[in-house]
Amino acid sequence: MRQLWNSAQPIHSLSEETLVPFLDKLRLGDLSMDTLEKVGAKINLNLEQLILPCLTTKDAPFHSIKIITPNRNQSDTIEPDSGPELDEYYRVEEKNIPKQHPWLLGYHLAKNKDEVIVTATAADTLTALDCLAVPAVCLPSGISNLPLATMAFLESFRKITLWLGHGVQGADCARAFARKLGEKRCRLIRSSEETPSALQCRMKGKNVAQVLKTALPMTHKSVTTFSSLRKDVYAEITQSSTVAGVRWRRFPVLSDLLKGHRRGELTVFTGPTGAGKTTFLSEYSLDLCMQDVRTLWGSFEIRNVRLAKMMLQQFSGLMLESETREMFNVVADEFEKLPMYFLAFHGQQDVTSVLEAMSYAVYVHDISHIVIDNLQFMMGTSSSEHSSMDRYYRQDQIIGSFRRFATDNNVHVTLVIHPRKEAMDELSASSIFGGAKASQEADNVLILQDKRTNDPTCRRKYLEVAKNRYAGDLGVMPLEFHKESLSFAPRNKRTASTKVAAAAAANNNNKVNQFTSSSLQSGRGRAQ
Ligand SMILES: Nc1ncnc2c1ncn2[C@@H]1O[C@H](COP(=O)(O)OP(=O)(O)OP(=O)(O)O)[C@@H](O)[C@H]1O
Repeated sequence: MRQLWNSAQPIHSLSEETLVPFLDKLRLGDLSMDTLEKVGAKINLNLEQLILPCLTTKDAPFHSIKIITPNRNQSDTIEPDSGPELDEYYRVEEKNIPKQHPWLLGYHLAKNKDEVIVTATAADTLTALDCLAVPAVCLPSGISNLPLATMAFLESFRKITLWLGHGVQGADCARAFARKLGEKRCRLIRSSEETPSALQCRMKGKNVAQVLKTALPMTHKSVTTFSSLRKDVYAEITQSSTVAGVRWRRFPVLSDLLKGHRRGELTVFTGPTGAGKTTFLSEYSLDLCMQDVRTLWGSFEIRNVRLAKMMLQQFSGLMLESETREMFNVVADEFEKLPMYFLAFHGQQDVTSVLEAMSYAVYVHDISHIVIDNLQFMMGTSSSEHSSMDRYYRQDQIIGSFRRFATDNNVHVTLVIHPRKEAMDELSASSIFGGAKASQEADNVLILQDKRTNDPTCRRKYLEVAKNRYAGDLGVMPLEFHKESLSFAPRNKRTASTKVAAAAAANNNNKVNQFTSSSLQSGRGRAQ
């Protein structure tokens, strides 16, 4: 970082003729020199980098920088907010050095002020600083998460305007961040076509100060009106693919049926004992996590070490027992970068402690998907004095609390519930243990079917979508189990991370041949 910084040139040392065409390439041609000087920017013309230090005070040493460059790697472009006409803008890349840090770009200008605008990109912060009297800062990890250490910097502001852009996803994150920061002091500029991010507003010729005035207080969570729903309704209509959520890469049939994995929903998952529920859910959640869906796993039945080992195998597609230590390290280094967290519970647990740990993880790690395997571990030990009615009532209460948790925290909860003992060979939504509450409360009901075939040594497994509140489509996804990689995905979708494959290649490990060319093309979607 220091080397990059020292080899860059200060803004004042460059002529306007040099500077303006360079800034134009970054879509920042309108920026004033004054703003660039204020943030302490430097430029490396050879590397085409605009370098921005994350300062806490004007003259203090800094520990991180943000770099804006023209993006030569199209797959890393930020997803457009709206309108193909702005595609050009996204051929710009922003990165952090170091990659993870808590510092806010622009903080030294906002410190001691009453009010601040929070943006998700450095370009938006620069634009806001250029156009507005209110100071602006840029989050270290964009909309991905809001680290606790960053929240400490935002503690002193009485009024915080969250202007994160990034469409529906950005609005969801802004609501989650506002809950953490205290809704009372937060206002939201809801990303839409009329009010995208600060930079896009400027590029569209909008008056950025006027857009700031459209910021609305975060409404009370129990009271709403159509006017506050209006933009969300419009987004549902116009941005259906974003609203539909994250699609599974390994399970295209599931994606086609459910349309995607959305925040705020409850999925109830069932299947016969030993059918492979945990194995399937491990891969189902891993697939999403590899696309940056921040995941918390509550495995009460199998130990976290075993679960993580299974995930590692599914992640790499390799049977790690027969691999070298070096290969384990390559895979583990990549796996460690995933936003995957585990609840350290095992065996019977009190539901209140589980919900408390879930709240903590949502707050601290910005979790958006929680897998609970399985609900029976919160029911207490079964004893003869508990009638089945008591147990049904208890289960309904627990399901109700997970349902509320998913809605209130805008988190997707996938909850495993065992079927009734007397359930037949083919299960249905009514075979789920307990009353009808589970299937009523769930947005999705997924059943791992394990059917006998004429050949007694062979069983046919498939995943049945028995309820689908969002899209309504019901159907089945055949499952093809691959023992080495513990994968249920179709052969051509059993993918390894691009980085694992590349690192393995660099290690000159002969197992690299196991990674097919298709797996090389399908690593993680968005960079962390
Ligand atoms: N389709 C399959 N074919 C053969 N073995 C499988 C298949 N799916 C999973 N397994 C293996 O069966 C064992 C049990 O799988 P898993 O723990 O995922 O089942 P489960 O349904 O979660 O079990 P439980 O009902 O006890 O919670 C594991 O060793 C797993 O590797």
